[in-house]
Amino acid sequence: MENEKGQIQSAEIVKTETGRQYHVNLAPGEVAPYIMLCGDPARAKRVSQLFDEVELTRQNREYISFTGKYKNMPVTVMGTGIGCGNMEIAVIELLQCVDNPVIIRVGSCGTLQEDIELGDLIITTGSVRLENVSTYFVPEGYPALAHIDTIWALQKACAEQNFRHHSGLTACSPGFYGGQGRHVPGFPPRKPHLLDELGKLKVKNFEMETSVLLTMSHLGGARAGTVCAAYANRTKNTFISPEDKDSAEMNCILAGLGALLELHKTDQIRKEKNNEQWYPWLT
Ligand SMILES: O=P(O)(O)O[C@H]1O[C@H](CO)[C@@H](O)[C@H]1O
Ligand SMILES: O=c1cc[nH]c(=O)[nH]1
Repeated sequence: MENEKGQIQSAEIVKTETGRQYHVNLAPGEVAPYIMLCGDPARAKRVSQLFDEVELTRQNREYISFTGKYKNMPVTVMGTGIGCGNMEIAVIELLQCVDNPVIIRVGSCGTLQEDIELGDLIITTGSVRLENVSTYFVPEGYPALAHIDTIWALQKACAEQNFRHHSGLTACSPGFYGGQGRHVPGFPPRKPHLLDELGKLKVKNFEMETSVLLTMSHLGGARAGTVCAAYANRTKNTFISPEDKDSAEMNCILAGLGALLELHKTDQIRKEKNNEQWYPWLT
């Protein structure tokens, strides 16, 4: 069906009357190939304040994005809001605007391991798909893996900046309360042993978007990874203080930006050498 401007309207890939993606309000040419995602829109703004320059700002609903340069790297940061439904929309619509980007999620989480301190960073190597959004694209048993480039780059960025960090499995939950086995009076979780069970299975943390980010990115040709700051320690029933939260968030942002810079450099070397199989960790 054509609208008054002669544009074809589709109910499959929905666009605004200005030709932008329906929810994220962005079009091809408006998204950089190095992307940072975070749940909290205020965090996206905080990231953009570290940029050398911001060329484009867009907002629609909870999706806010800033595109510009960070240390000469073209970068977009987007706040996605909370949850897997939001992440599904973010990844699909971003991938209508840019081909084969690197996407790093910079988030917060609750840790399931006693030895992980509040404020420590956790780099996801793979994600337990507790949610069901990804099941509409891939079958049960299909792995949600972080791209090896992002794991390596995040580990390097954390090590170089002396951030206490851990690498391992992340459980991606469909909720903050029941989905993470929280006991709130009046709302007993149906899976009260989830925390113990996943902890014994050596899962490091709970958050709410990563398995969708990783599966959808894998399908769509993006290299994706996640780093989260531990705001809660669920085994000790502790939660981070506001001051520590502020510095943990900044460390997480700097780890994510450092990793994106590292991958920007890696991609340039691969291009110069015309060799996609040049691995920085082998040099
Ligand atoms: O801090 P963000 O990136 O929002 O991440 C975590 O925090 C939110 C819950 O408080 C969820 O989105 C969870 O994944
Ligand atoms: O416990 C927590 C803390 C932050 N984000 C989560 O998803 N869970």
